[in-house]
Amino acid sequence: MGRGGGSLDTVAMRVRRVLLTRAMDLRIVRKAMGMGDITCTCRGPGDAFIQHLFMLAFNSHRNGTPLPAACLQFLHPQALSDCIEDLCEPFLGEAIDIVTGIDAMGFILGAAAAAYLRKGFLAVRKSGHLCVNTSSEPYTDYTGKQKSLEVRTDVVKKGTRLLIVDQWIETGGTMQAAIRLMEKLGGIVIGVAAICIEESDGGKTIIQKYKTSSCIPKSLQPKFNEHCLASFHNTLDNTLLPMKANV
Ligand SMILES: O=P(O)(O)OC[C@H]1O[C@H](OP(=O)(O)OP(=O)(O)O)[C@H](O)[C@@H]1O
Ligand SMILES: Nc1ncnc2[nH]cnc12
Repeated sequence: MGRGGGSLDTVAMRVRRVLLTRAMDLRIVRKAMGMGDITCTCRGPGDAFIQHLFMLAFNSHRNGTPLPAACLQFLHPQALSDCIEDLCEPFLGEAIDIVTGIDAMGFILGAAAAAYLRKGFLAVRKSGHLCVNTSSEPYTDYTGKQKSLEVRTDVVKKGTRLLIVDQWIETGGTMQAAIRLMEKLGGIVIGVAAICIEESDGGKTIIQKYKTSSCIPKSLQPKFNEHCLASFHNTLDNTLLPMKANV
């Protein structure tokens, strides 16, 4: 990849170098990513993560369809903690025994959410990794491939109250499999949290049946549902977000 190219590794390394050596300022991060300057003018309650959405990086590993990845937010200490705040805040008053995260990106958010809520963390893995007794659940996700999730059988008991965390819900196949797995073991799903819950049939079913949290403001949800994400940073204006982009 040449200079100024879009390799995620290259961008992430640039951002990381900047973050480590200079003040933690969003304008600096955006410049380091070659995305111009940005000024955050205000921030409302429950909107912690909005100011970091521009850091969703696009990669084209799905036949050219942009798939946003939250890796850059995870590199930024304020973005990560704002993300976790948005995901956990709605559940602060709920009695939760364990936070569960789905392999692989859900491990990062799930473990951070567990620490935020001062709970333990249970990993739900893609099949084939655990060397203890497991229960498994087949599913199909946005790739159309048949997959299977797996969890150890000795943690979730009848009545265990769970918050399930993943990075993203697109068709809902993965999250619905995790829910089935937990409920099969007797668990009670108190809530479902993901950076984005697309309003697909599966996503809507989850939203209707369970208490959910996400980081996407209502006004931007249609863009995420329609995967109009390549143009996403052009939408960062005063009509949609409490910030002004000088790009
Ligand atoms: O709603 P669905 O259509 O089921 O898709 C959502 C799942 O896909 C993504 O993970 P992916 O399997 O790509 O892997 P990763 O977490 O390892 O990046 C995402 O983080 C969810 O787990
Ligand atoms: N990280 C992600 N971003 C967008 N769509 C997805 N579908 C599954 N994972 C996704």
